[in-house]
Amino acid sequence: MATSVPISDADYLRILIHGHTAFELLRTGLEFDLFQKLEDSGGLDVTETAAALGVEEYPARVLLLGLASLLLIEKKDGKFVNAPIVRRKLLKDGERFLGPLIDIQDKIINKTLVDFAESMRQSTNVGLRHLEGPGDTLYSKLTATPDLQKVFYDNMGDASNRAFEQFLEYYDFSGIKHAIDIGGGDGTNSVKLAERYPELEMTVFDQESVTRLAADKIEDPSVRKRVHFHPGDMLTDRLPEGADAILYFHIYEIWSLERNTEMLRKCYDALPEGGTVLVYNFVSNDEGTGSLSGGLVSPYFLALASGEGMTWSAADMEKSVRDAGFSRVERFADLGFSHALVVGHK
Ligand SMILES: C[S@@+](CC[C@H](N)C(=O)[O-])C[C@H]1O[C@@H](n2cnc3c(N)ncnc32)[C@H](O)[C@@H]1O
Repeated sequence: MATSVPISDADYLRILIHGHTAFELLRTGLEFDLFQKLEDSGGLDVTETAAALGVEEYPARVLLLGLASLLLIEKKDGKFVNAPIVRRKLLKDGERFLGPLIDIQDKIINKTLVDFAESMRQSTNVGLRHLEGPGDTLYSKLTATPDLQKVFYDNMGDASNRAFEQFLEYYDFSGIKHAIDIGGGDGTNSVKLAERYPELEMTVFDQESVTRLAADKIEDPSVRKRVHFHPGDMLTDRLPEGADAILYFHIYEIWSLERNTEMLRKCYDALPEGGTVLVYNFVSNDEGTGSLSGGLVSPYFLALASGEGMTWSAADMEKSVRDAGFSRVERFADLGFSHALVVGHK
């Protein structure tokens, strides 16, 4: 259950200004497994913390002071213990462990966002210069660095998992025979759909090195038979034929509105009469004032991922689907996790 922390507007601003330090305090606490050690022991003082972390008392005291000032730990009967939010989100067996998100911020995003202002001036992803590899998007660069690619997909899988569970409960797929999952990533979503619908065929369309990653993961032989992989470039290659539905999940946020409309037109052309496109994405509100997570993730798309995307709104998604030619369009907004689903019927 969510709890709130008392914080003045001056302290809120202070955390933003010292954001880098606040992030490093939190990440270092995780690196030293401090939160788990506090939990397992029922609380530690400075001397015990130093021994548990294998460091001297002075640095242990710096870390404990910082984390306590950020209200992530608190002192009870002379010992430091975890605050409720740490138990929920910073312990591996907590309600929702945020380790993969902290990892991608640390290893991929933070060092590139120093180029946010320059990316604004040039209206492109200048931050990409910090990464090795081919191409002009984060996705193609990651193909050259498997360790970073894993960090990316660990977070992507984790983030889309919960949003996908919600989609599965919400949308009935039983009328669909074969769906293409454009930018289907490591295949997590396609596999789950194939498990839920035993007749359904799925085709994951993604970059070659990514589809390889996905193919390796399927264990169930019936699912393995029905989940196909089609390596290709969604921007330049033709879509595979023969499907009656196309999933466009967490792809809309990557590209510009114009490019999305163009790609959805390609989906329209690849579908038979009566076919369906499903655009499912994290969205901002139509006023452009939130959510907080939408506001915080959008600079990543400008400065790094593609140089042209952001957390667009459900209204933007609906307009693109209509402009692509779909005659009947349904919008399901206000879903959980700030997601919206727009369904276009040909
Ligand atoms: C944000 S992830 C979305 C993954 C998945 N659809 C989900 O909802 O979890 C974007 C995916 O698009 C793929 N992608 C990006 N650019 C691509 C391109 N030009 N051609 C094919 N796939 C691409 C990436 O490899 C990545 O797997």
